[in-house]
Amino acid sequence: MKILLVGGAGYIGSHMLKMLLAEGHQVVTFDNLSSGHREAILGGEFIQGDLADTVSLEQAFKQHQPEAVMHFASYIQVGESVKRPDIYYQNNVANTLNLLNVMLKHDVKKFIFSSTAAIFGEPNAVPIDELHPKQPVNPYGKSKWIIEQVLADYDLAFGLKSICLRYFNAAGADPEGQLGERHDPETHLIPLLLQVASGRKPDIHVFGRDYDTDDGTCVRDYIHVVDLCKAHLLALQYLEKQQQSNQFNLGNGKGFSVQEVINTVQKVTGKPIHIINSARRDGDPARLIADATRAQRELGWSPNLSSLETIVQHAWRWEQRITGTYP
Ligand SMILES: NC(=O)c1ccc[n+]([C@@H]2O[C@H](COP(=O)([O-])OP(=O)(O)OC[C@H]3O[C@@H](n4cnc5c(N)ncnc54)[C@H](O)[C@@H]3O)[C@@H](O)[C@H]2O)c1
Ligand SMILES: O=c1ccn([C@@H]2O[C@H](COP(=O)(O)OP(=O)(O)O[C@H]3O[C@H](CO)[C@H](O)[C@H](O)[C@H]3O)[C@@H](O)[C@H]2O)c(=O)[nH]1
Repeated sequence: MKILLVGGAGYIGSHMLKMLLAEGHQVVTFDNLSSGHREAILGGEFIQGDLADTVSLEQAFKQHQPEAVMHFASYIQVGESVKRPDIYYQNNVANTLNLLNVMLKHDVKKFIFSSTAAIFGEPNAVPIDELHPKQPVNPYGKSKWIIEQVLADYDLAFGLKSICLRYFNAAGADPEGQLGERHDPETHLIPLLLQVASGRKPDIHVFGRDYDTDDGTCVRDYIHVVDLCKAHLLALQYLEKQQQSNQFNLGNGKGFSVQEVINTVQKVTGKPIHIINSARRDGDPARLIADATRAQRELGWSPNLSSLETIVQHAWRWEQRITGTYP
């Protein structure tokens, strides 16, 4: 298939590109490199363009005539979204509308959207299935939930078929060591811990030890980036065969506390991690765990790299590569 991969220079998008190329798809990456990296684009064609620029988007559709679009481009930091809702709604909502409207103009009606567990807000109970109420508590989560609702309306009105994939905590790196997470600033727990292990950072702040969990630290469902990308391939097949829209929660269904992640990082790297106990971070739910039964049943998806140790090993190899310390 010919696929337009929007945000393909970023962390998850670049792993997706590698997998799509390996599966024999033709891929055009569209990315403004605001947080992505040119060298993470391992093949296919590349257009450096911004979703705000409809002329450049139009040109991409005219020239390449994609059959489907995968949309990874957005701003992703929860805390920043609270301080700058303007730029979050602009990039995650308005710019996504640009993309959808250009798709309609070119009669492209298959869309895969990177959504998030943040649409559920503070969960009523875990594990969280697709029917759990959507009550996002920050502009980041709200921006994604707005687009999910737009997509439902675009299906009804225009027959645009979409799959919303709600990732829990994306983690890990390319098992072959070519790609990994490289956000600037980095805010995610596992890469930050590995920066401490490699000596790039002196310590890690643990945000809260007074949560109602076994050891008092927050529990998250860490899902390997390669397993997430596999779900996208299955979602493409689903759109082709079923020709209907759907939404899937993607996680391992198993939660690890911040302290358990720290212990695993110490075990995998053999390095001590200096901890500073800090106050809770605003808007962090105590527990986020996915119920991915629907993805298993309807997409035939099951994660293969679900062990936290494997996730940390792959991310550690990447940290060693970028710091030039990989043996
Ligand atoms: N990383 C996670 O744990 C996680 C969890 C849930 C959902 N998601 C979603 O997955 C998607 C990918 O996340 P990521 O961690 O790879 O982020 P990322 O920042 O690494 O990648 C986003 C990419 O989009 C590009 N981009 C942003 N705005 C753009 C614009 N206006 N025009 C063109 N390109 C633009 C950036 O340059 C970057 O390459 C995001 O939509 C995010 O909300 C991520
Ligand atoms: O320096 C740090 C960084 C994180 N944490 C803790 O580690 C856990 C994981 O935090 P991350 O920042 O790695 O991930 P989040 O759970 O906050 O958020 C991620 O998953 C969400 C969905 O669950 C959203 O999609 C969001 O974009 C994505 O970054 C949280 O309890 C957080 O408080 C720390 O203690 N110290």
